[in-house]
Amino acid sequence: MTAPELVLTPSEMKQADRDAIASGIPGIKLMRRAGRAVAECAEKLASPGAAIVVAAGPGQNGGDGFIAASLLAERGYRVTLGLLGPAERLMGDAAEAAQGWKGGIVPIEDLRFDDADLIVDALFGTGLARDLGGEARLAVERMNASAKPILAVDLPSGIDGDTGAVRGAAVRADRTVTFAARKPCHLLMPGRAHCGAVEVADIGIPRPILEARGGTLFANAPALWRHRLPRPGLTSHKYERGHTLVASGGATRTGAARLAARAALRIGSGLVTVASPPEAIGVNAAHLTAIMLRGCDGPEGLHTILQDQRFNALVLGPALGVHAGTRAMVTVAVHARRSLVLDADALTSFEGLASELHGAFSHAPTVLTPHGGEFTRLFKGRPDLLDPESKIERARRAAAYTGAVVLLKGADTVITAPDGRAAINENGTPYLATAGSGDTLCGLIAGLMAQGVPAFEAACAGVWIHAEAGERFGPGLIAEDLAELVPGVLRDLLR
Ligand SMILES: NC(=O)C1=CN([C@@H]2O[C@H](COP(=O)(O)OP(=O)(O)OC[C@H]3O[C@@H](n4cnc5c(N)ncnc54)[C@H](O)[C@@H]3O)[C@@H](O)[C@H]2O)[C@@H](O)CC1
Ligand SMILES: Nc1ncnc2c1ncn2[C@@H]1O[C@H](COP(=O)(O)OP(=O)(O)O)[C@@H](O)[C@H]1O
Ligand SMILES: [K+]
Repeated sequence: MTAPELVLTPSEMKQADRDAIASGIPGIKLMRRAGRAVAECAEKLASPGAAIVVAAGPGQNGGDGFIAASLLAERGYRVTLGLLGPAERLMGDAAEAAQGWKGGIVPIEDLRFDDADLIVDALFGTGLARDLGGEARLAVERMNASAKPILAVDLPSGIDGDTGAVRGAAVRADRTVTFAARKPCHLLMPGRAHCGAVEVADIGIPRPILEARGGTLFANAPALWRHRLPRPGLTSHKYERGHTLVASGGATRTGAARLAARAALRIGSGLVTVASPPEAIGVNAAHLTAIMLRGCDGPEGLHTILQDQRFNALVLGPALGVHAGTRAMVTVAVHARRSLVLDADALTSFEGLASELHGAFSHAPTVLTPHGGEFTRLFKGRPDLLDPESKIERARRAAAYTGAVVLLKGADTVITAPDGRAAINENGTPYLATAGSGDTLCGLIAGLMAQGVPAFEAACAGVWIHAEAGERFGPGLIAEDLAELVPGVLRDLLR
């Protein structure tokens, strides 16, 4: 089994770096390996003898740049190196790396990028401490304006390693070589878009050290949850595969529930029932075949249906309406202690009532699936949950606060569990931004939970499978297509 990909924050990486040094690997050795990895990548991007311009910063990122510059010059490239700040201010390993550089050092403001065949951006890495200004910012803007290929060392300078935010200005790289593990900025937007293709170079920090310092943040990929995917046994019957219940909106708002229901069925829930308000039974009946239908008159109706213990997973929210009735249905579901996915109107109905959700979901597996707007409405008046700059931190705090898995949607969907685990998704496509796509996602997650997949893994798998289906379809995708693409994605995963 492949191990899940660890993602380390800049401070975790610094600690891992220190642990590695304490375990007997000298810092300069780590830097040499990092610089060599950069040089090897540069060689793939520039033809022999090409002009390579290295922009080095005042810290260790600059040190990596010096090592790469020296190796590339030895290998016959025409290397020019510009430094931000005086060479005398370089410290520690970076100072040692600079001593190995036999070429001249140009002040950064005199460095010309327009003549380069390749630019190596070694200005700032994980040590960026404030917004770019002055010469640093000008250098970044000139690099971008040159339209030459850029190879970023560790991360594109100006990108915040923790949050992926642009701090004043940031390099737009074609390729990024990072070390030991990816950092959040390689997966979170807009950082991810600034990185180009990212390569992770092994610089000899052993995985146990990375696990000890990181170990809670992952890239969302099958390695994280494939082992949890349900495979029906030879003698399985449908009730062993779970029964998902999806609440429908009124007569003119029924499509969302059917999208979720179909997705739950496609991902393997043995049975799926739409719980419909009486006035919408006719519309729902006209559109459902394998999916069953039950009349459900508000919270009392839901309470009655849930007396049947076989309904083991629920979707509440899509097109249910923003009102107290929806809140009451959530309360009924929570008391029934079934696996639960809450989306859309089930979240918005709690606008300004975040305190009602404090610890509310700690008794049964629950997944909340807000997009950014829903998240802001849901936690209005809770700056502790809304203010952190990092999307991961916001989602983590919301999970700890509510006791639910929180799935904060977007191009860089983040999934967090109350125990602190977090995953960042990256296999989506902008074609997923289409009406009803989120409803389908709810159904996938509930369908997995109905089959016994734990909430965090169900959310992570649901997001990945949803995105993969969207990616496979591409242009013209509508929400109805997504569930139909799930079997192909599942077949590949279960192979
Ligand atoms: N952690 C590790 O395992 C390894 C790290 N290495 C490199 O070390 C880097 C981190 O090194 P550092 O911690 O020295 O940090 P950086 O080199 O990223 O930057 C820190 C330096 O930039 C200055 N600075 C920060 N923000 C600035 C701003 N907005 N404007 C002007 N100056 C600013 C700081 O005063 C400091 O001198 C990594 O990104 C990586 O490239 C590698 O050498 C290999 C090993
Ligand atoms: N640019 C994008 N790249 C990747 N995925 C995206 C992008 N925009 C939206 N998505 C995904 O599409 C889905 C949209 O969900 P949502 O906003 O709830 O839509 P709806 O309410 O119409 O169903 C989410 O899973 C979200 O992560
Ligand atoms: K950099």
